[in-house]
Amino acid sequence: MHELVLICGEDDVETVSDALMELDALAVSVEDADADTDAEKALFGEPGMPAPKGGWQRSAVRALFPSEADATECATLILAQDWATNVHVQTVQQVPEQDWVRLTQSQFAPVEITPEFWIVPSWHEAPAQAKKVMRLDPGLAFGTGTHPTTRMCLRWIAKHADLAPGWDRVLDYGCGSGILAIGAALHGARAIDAVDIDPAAVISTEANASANKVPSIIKAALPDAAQGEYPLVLANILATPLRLLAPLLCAHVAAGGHLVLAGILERQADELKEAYAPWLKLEVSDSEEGWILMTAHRAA
Ligand SMILES: C[S@@+](CC[C@H](N)C(=O)[O-])C[C@H]1O[C@@H](n2cnc3c(N)ncnc32)[C@H](O)[C@@H]1O
Repeated sequence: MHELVLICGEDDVETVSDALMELDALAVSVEDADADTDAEKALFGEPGMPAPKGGWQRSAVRALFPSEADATECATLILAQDWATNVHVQTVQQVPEQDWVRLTQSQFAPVEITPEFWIVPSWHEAPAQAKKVMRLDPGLAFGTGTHPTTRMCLRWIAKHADLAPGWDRVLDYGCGSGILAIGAALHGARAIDAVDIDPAAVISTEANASANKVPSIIKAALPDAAQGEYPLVLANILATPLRLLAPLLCAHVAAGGHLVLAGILERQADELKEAYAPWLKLEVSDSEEGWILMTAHRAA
């Protein structure tokens, strides 16, 4: 295998990446060309949202080719394009054959939610102390347990498992991989509506519910399937959609029920409290890495 590394500005990254794929690169990836130098600039974005800035100042676009001749020919063709005046070749070098599957898998380790409750990829042994284990592999939909917002929701479910006898219906609004729905099912919820605007999330939730042997408890569907009142409503989305969804989500919380919201940054606490105030009193009940969990209880 040979790797061609091209350096370009953020405006050219997409064109360069597309051109490399057109020219039969086996794989293309983009990195910060200034990583670990004084010129490095951080990009911050909320989960599921694009980063505020399109890309790094200087990107290293890496493309894999079967041979050195293929990589060199591709570089020559790209540099000959009229749009490529600011594109430079950094290297064409041999790279060792890798076990790509093993490399990807090694990046996803078991995640501890509480000492007894773990999220474990299918290729890992569950830790000895884990009494409850959710099997979940990275897929197209958000939610592998590695993000603080997901972890806080799961921790809330685990800590409130004594309420599960009352969870005859649970709503997971914005279910992604179905991770919260499965978490609720593993802690004793008896029927869960897991809904998402993304059809890929619905498919992913169905597959993950089956892998965790709870397919009969979880009904995955588009948001219209959320009907009536639920003793537990979970929504890990983002502050802006959560603000807009306030009347809808509050209407789904049964008397005596709980609302659990995540995807909110610390500085967004007040605007969320205000948005929900006509219906429910939100409080901050957990925080991790700048993200907060906000919850409310409707009087019985
Ligand atoms: C941050 S992910 C959370 C996934 C999972 N529940 C978790 O906790 O890891 C947010 C999910 O909400 C979905 N979503 C965003 N806006 C939505 C809306 N207005 N209605 C329903 N789902 C929405 C997205 O498609 C995405 O799957």
